Amino acid sequence: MRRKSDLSNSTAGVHDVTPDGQLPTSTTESVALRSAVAEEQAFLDLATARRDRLTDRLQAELSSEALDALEQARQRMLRQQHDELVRAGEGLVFGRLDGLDGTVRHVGRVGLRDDAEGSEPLLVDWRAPAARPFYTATAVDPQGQARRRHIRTTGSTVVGVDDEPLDGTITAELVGEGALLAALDQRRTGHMSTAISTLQREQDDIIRAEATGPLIVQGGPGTGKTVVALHRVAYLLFTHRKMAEQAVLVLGPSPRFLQYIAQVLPALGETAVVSATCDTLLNDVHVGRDESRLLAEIKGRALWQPALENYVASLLPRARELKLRWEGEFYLIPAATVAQALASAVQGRPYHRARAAFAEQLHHLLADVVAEQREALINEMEEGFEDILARVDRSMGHDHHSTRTSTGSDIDGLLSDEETEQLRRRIAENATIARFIEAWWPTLDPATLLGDLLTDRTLLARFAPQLSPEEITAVATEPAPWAASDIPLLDALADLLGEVDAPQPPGEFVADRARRQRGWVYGHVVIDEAQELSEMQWHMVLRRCPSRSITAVGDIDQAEAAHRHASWAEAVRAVLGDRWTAAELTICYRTPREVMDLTGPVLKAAGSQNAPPRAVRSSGVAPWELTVTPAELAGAAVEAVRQLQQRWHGGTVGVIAPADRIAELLAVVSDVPVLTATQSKGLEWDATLLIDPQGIAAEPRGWNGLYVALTRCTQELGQLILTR
Ligand SMILES: Nc1ncnc2c1ncn2[C@@H]1O[C@H](COP(=O)(O)OP(=O)(O)OP(=O)(O)O)[C@@H](O)[C@H]1O
Repeated sequence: MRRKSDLSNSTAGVHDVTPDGQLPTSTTESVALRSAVAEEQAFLDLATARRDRLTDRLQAELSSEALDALEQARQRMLRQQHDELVRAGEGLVFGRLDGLDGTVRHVGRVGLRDDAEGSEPLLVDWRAPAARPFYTATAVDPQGQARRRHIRTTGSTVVGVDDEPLDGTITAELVGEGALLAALDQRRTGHMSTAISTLQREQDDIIRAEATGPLIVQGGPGTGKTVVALHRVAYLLFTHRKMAEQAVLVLGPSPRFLQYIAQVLPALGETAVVSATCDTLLNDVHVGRDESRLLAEIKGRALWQPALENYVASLLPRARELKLRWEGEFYLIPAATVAQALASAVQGRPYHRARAAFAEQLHHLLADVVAEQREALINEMEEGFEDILARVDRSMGHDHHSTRTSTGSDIDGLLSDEETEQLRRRIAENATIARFIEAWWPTLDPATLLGDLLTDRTLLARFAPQLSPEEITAVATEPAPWAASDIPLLDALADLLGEVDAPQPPGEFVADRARRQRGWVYGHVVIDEAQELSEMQWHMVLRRCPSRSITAVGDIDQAEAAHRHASWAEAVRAVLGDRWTAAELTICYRTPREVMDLTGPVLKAAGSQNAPPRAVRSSGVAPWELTVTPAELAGAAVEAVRQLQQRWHGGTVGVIAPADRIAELLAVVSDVPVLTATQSKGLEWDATLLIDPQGIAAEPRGWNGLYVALTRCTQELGQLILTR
């Protein structure tokens, strides 16, 4: 029998094969189990055969000669369906719901229909509404279900089933406890895996929540925030097909973290996703240096948004009389007319877009002025000519009006509409006019502009008057390459300036197109470790998702960034106001109780009023400490890593140390990651070796960092304490 969780008072049927792969024999339970496993094996075989047939059919369609004729969108859809079916091989079927009315529904990685058209689905997709009771039905609210069954498989073999009656005989806080604990106990591979078969009620509620506005999910370490965020993406893309056309942006804290989660969404069949960190969102800008916490905090403040808006507005040309040369003649556009055109061109448009709108108006204005002057000139010439004619006529005794026939624009000087349009077009294509506009309203680039602003104290004082003289000096004396806090400022400027008419090449996949275009508007944005975002980084997110369909997950108690806020309300007030919804995750799935017990005092020392989340399980391994001198540290670390690797063979080990010890440790420990507390955010290993915890606590926001570091292991925690 499997170990029970610390939260459970359930006696749900948990059935398993013995370690040698045999079913237990002789008890009544084993007979029932054998029959349940055999039944589910038969269903799995049926579903697998159906999946194989569908995969083959799609493969044939995709590789047939008819492929060329298939329009691109259909091709993409078929390919996606095909890939999703191929990936669904492992864990195809993982659940079953037996309704009070006798209906049986199997839940799986993808939806499958029977061959007969219009028949009930053979397998219900985990994201479909019909699968919901699998995650949320309880004895109190059974949602029409009599029993929930978790089916555990290895490859194409059913190895166990866990049954939960929903008739009130059992009250369990966890859903599918046996399967959940089995998943949590597994050795870690260094890559996050999907959790569709064991999602818990509070997680499912968030995954399926409305996506119409910002949703902020607070959860302590290991409560499944990342799990929820990624499964929510898969759910939303499945449920709102339109979202897939716009793609979803997933923002994580570090490239290492993105690597760690990289396999989850493809495994769930989702490709319309772009993942990035705030530092890598701009394709052509790279962070070139670390920066002080002081500067990171100053430049993360929301004040920069209006400061940059005013800065760019100050660069717009001022209205004045414009003197334009056209075909050897000078023409004047009066200042009042220019002012009017300028005002209508600017209204809410980015700088370069406003220029394009103004240029279009100017072409019209110039064409009109040229046409008017030409008309006036011809009229003048005509009047002079008529005087002469009249004199000649009089001397000859003729009435000149009766002898002249005047038709068409050539005679009265008026240009037809078509001629005026031709003239406008020639003006619009004229290089001299284009040069004139460029000189008066120059093309600007964000990097030069930001460089100019940040190094000029006068400009800083003018546009960011909230900064103190000391803060202005700190900003103005920063060295050259861009730091992380410059990225949101560059992004804000790029947005205020707008593109200079560069058409983007089409791409096959929506994610490729989205990745290439800075101004891409995403259908949804997911932010992990959102507590680390500065106000300016939040602005960066909103720019990419004006609909505010955003899910932000994080733990305010793990915040280490310089701009750390004490609450979510404080963290997002400047950007979201109070227009956001809160949700909470309360159970820790990762870290065993033995380790979580150590975190209370650390959290308190970090200044938090909160309690750590409740651990769902114990690992049975007591955390240990070893005190060493600085001279012994390297050797002790090597030995501790060796022992942990041996104990957790086939799993993973990670080392976390103060920033100033990393280089020394990397010189001796080479085959496991050696990271600072900040770098370890979001990651986990079977065993963690913490080096010099006091050293970590002494770093800026060090107690928060230590809280992060302590909670990275799934099984064992070892600490090397330094004598000082
Ligand atoms: N319902 C679940 N079923 C199986 N495993 C789960 C479930 N929920 C969480 N886990 C596992 O628990 C661990 C922690 O989850 P996750 O990384 O999402 O937590 P987190 O809240 O983002 O943690 P942190 O903030 O500390 O980085 C992971 O190994 C994850 O796979």
